[in-house]
Amino acid sequence: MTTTVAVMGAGSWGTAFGSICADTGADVRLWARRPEVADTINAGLGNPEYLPDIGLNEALRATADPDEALSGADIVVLAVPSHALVESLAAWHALVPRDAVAVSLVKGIALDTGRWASEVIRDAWDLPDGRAVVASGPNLARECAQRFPSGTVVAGPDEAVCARVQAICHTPWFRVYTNPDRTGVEVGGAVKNAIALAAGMADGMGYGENTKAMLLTRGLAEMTRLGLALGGRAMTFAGLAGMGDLVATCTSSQSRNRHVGEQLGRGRPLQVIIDEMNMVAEGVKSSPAIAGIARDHDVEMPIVEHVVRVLHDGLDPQDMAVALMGRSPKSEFHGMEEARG
Ligand SMILES: NC(=O)C1=CN([C@@H]2O[C@H](COP(=O)(O)OP(=O)(O)OC[C@H]3O[C@@H](n4cnc5c(N)ncnc54)[C@H](OP(=O)(O)O)[C@@H]3O)[C@@H](O)[C@H]2O)C=CC1
Ligand SMILES: O=C(CO)COP(=O)(O)O
Repeated sequence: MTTTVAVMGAGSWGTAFGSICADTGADVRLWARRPEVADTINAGLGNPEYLPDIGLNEALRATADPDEALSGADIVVLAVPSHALVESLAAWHALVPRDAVAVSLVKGIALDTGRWASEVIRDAWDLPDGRAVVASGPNLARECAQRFPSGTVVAGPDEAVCARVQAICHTPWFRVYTNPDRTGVEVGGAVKNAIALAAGMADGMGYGENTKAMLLTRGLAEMTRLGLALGGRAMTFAGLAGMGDLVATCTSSQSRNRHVGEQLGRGRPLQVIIDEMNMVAEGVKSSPAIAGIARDHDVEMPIVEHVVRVLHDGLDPQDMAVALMGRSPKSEFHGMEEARG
């Protein structure tokens, strides 16, 4: 039987993910906030604003009517930025079929609540815990839409539900793995954005590959410490949603978070950089929330803390580098054994 999938959000990743699901033969309805975006997709012209010059699966249907998108959906995919999640969930609650599975593509924290997206979705829609899953990995939307070989992780506590979601997005060019560690996967997706901001700053200041490698690896240590403290599994951070996404995001010229960091590293003001962009860089808003959660759990995240100070307290990226390098010497896996409890 054909699975009906509603993808709520027609930005770069929602559109690319919807096209991937259509590649598996699923019946996909993509919800776009603006009717003209839906019309352009339905006319076979793709989504030029977010994925210029990319052809989408022609079976992908778009609509600006949330009722039309959600009606009869077996699986509902949330692909709006984290700052819009709470209000969107509330607006769509009455339209969501009772037995639907929800999949979060959101790599951030619902800012209104300071909670992870899967928890917010589960509670807003009164779902059993196992029916709120997340999909996350090194998935630069443009490359996935181009059908370049990529991999992702579908994570949730109910293996059968994860397998259902895997079935609607696993293709010969998009490999989907399952993982029971939803917390770890969600921590990975959010923290890598903050680290990508730092990696971009290093690029913008003209530092080299050693600096990038150190930031990425010490960023992984911060992600792992926080994830373990919140109940995640160590292996998750060595996987696609941890190390994999850190590598993709910290090194790619396509990453919005790395781009913002690079511009900050060149001395440009944050608001000017953001005003020039038509897409979301989740780390700008979620970094303070991540730092807050870390403090609440006594987890040290010096890179994330300094990123927050650059973004929101006017710290100069050059001074961030001096401050991070000037910290007292440590053992490499400091804080990880303790975090595991
Ligand atoms: N892009 C990527 O490569 C990847 C992104 N992600 C994650 O996916 C999530 C979605 O990001 P992405 O697709 O990249 O975002 P984009 O910035 O590309 O697009 C944002 C989308 O959300 C819509 N939107 C913006 N504000 C609101 C609002 N208040 N209410 C409803 N809809 C709104 C936009 O509509 P409009 O066009 O009308 O403004 C647009 O369709 C993020 O959490 C991101 O981190 C995960 C993996 C890869
Ligand atoms: O999550 C992503 C790649 O996996 C996209 O990263 P950016 O949001 O920084 O573009």
